[in-house]
Amino acid sequence: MSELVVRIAARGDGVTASGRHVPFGIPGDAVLEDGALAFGKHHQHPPCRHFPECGGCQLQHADDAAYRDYLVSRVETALAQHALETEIRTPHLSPPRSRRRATLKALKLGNGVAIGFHGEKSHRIVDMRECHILRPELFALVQPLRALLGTLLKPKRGAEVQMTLLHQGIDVLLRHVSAEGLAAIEALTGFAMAQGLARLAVDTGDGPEPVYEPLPASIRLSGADVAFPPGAFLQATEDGEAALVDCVRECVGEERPVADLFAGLGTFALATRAAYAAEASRDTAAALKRASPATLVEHRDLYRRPLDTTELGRFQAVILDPPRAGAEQQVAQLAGSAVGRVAYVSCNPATFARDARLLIDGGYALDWVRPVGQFRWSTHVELAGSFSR
Ligand SMILES: C[S@@+](CC[C@H](N)C(=O)[O-])C[C@H]1O[C@@H](n2cnc3c(N)ncnc32)[C@H](O)[C@@H]1O
Repeated sequence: MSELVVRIAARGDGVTASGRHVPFGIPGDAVLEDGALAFGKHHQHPPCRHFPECGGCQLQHADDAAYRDYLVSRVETALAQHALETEIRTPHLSPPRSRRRATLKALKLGNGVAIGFHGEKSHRIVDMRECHILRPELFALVQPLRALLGTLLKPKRGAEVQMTLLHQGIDVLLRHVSAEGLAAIEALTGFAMAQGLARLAVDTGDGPEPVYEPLPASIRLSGADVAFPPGAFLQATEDGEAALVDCVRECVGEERPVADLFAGLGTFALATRAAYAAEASRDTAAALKRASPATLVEHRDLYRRPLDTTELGRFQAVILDPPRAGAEQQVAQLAGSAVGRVAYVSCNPATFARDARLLIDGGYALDWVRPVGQFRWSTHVELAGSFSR
């Protein structure tokens, strides 16, 4: 008797109705008696030669319909753990080759430099010869980076390469690379000029130091030019950012004034003309302040010092976009506030569901959630949720 795969588990395995985990199983695939998989109509040929060794993608064998269903089920499962249900909208899916930021690992070996993502469940670097998720401009830098790091790294030494596509071009931040000595500086600036980079910065442990930046590096957010500090946060794809902004705008509606918490460079503050924004990174908060003089921007750690109910009382709507740990302390204050709308953007369905439970216990309704697949083919799920009272 064969068994059908009915869902994909959080970590990417297929799961049958009897609960059996099947590596690389996609709903519709059949597990035959000898354990082999008979592919169903949603099982696609993985486009990249590095799949499944590369840890950048776990689900290239799922077609778009199966991948969308997976994103929905991740959100449903997380909500169900807190006895919550809501309308889950059709997920937004970023197209292939749209990722505009990535952090790659590099290692100098006997025969050259390996650069790529870590392997799936391993620390081995998968030397990237093609990539179906990175923007072509970022991938085009991989081979020149091999040559540069070949001259800068000592044998068996590793480095990290953070690349972000900005308004002026690519911003590269190299970690664990020494910029000591004339030869190293010349190699770095020569590379940056030859590649037409927006900026090249090096971090040897004391924070990023730009070694090349012909014009101030910036990003355009909702039409505003915002200075981009080296290593700052940016939504992973441009279309993903637009989808999240649409969700936030819909949730907030005409309600004003708005507060944007965990504001970063102001992706949502600028889109909603927020009256107030809070952000823990000093450089990031300063950049937003310069770009949006009408917004009161506070450099503030919201884990240690969340806005209390009195402070929240000044706003009709609040936007939250915390790191993976969620925003439990801030949400506990919101639950006791009179704020009418809460737009919650999350990169972790589990902490989102935990925080949603607190808001609902405080009298909010969770009106809808939209998953956003910015990290196409990965098990990483982003979402926007709309709460009202
Ligand atoms: C997921 S990013 C979102 C940024 C922004 N909303 C955007 O979409 O570009 C989370 C932001 O929260 C900031 N952050 C992290 N911990 C924080 C804390 N304890 N208090 C305030 N902000 C924090 C980070 O620096 C980062 O800018």
